[in-house]
Amino acid sequence: MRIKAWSHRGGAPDRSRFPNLEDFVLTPPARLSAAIEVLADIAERRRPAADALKDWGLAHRFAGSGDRAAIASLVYDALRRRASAAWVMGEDTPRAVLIGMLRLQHGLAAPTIAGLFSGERFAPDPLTDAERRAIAEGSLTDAPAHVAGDVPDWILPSLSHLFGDALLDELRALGRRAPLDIRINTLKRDRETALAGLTHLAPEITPLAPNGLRIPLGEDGRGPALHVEPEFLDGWYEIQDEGSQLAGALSGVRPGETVVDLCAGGGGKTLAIAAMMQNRGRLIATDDDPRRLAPIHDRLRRAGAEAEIRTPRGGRARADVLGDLDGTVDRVVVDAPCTGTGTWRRNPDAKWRLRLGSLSARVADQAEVLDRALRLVRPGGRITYITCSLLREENDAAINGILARADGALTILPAGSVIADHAQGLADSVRLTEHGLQMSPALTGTDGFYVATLERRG
Ligand SMILES: C[S@@+](CC[C@H](N)C(=O)[O-])C[C@H]1O[C@@H](n2cnc3c(N)ncnc32)[C@H](O)[C@@H]1O
Repeated sequence: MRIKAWSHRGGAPDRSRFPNLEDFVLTPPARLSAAIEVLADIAERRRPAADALKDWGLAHRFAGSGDRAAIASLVYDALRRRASAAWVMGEDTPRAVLIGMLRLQHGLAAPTIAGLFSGERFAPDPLTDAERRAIAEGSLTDAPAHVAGDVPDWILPSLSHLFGDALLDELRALGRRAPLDIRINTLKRDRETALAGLTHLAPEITPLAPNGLRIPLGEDGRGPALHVEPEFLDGWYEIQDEGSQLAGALSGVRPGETVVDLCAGGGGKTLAIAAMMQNRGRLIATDDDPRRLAPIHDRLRRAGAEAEIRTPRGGRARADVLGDLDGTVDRVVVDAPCTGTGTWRRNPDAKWRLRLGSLSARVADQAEVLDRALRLVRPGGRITYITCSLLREENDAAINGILARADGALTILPAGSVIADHAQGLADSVRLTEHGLQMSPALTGTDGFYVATLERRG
């Protein structure tokens, strides 16, 4: 069903005559119809949720930002609970998944859902008898773990290996909405000053990261538009998950060092590292993909942060932009390309698009970047290997690979001592693995970052 009209007296308004557009918000049932339409588009065309939502917005320009945010929240919540909602409803159509999600994730009872699915005007069709029965009686008691935990079945063995008895609690936490965290840029403000200057956002101090603040979200799970806030534009802070902040802190970089950020992307870690270095020393940032590096220049400028950006040029035949640094670098930060399984709270559609083939491709990329880091690091220098993945294949197994290939040139620094030196807040809550540490939504309340530290023998 396409939404063509308004909750306000029928036809579409002439916006210039109605400055108060709040009068024209879609009704909750109309938003549900829109969410079903977007979910169908995602399923039929196998496309990312963000693209489908954007297209819906373009095709329904009358919808205001509040409508679009609410529809996006419904869509993302439905994707978070896709498998369990379908199980409870006994079918996996977009409509069934949305209804099941309203019951499981939003805790709505059958009469409330029936009131929304009234079939009137722009509301979805009324509930069938089978749907009413499923809402009232459907249960996850007999559901297999991958269904109850809303993850693809093939990934379960790797997650079970990591989480053991805590598997279901962890998967449930991975299915909830993520908080909105910012990292205060200590090149401009300390956390206390920033806290006092940002009271209009009602921030709270993050439990673990030393420079983090958490901004409360609205009912629909959306936060304020921080990127237009004057303090943001003035470089006081960056939006960064607490886990990502902690991963940066665990690199333990110090002012005066020579540091390479090998997979800098848009620069999230680069900015954090520049602040840790207090702009003293040499920070070189690069990425295999020049397009990903593009935003870094503006971000550095806004933050008052200094880094040398080396952009690869010349397509496949391009030269190594770091050749002059081989064997000289104090710290190499490898924020490796990965499946992103640790960020499924934020990107719930990514979990249903992940294939075994893309895991294999990321594992190959990880070996490549670790090999490059090994050539860069000086004797006595360190490599900090970071992923936002929960999969052993991309974490401890990648470290086993580089240890073997380095043939005795690298040793592992025990994660416990790295935590004690650089992120004491993590000591009581984080999971230690064979070679590193693993954060997770249930245990540390963060995205699922993995960090391991390697040292080159002198
Ligand atoms: C996890 S993202 C980096 C995120 C970024 N550090 C941040 O904090 O915003 C991983 C990056 O690795 C890059 N990458 C993939 N293969 C690479 C390679 N062989 N060498 C360098 N970078 C690579 C990708 O382009 C991607 O930008």
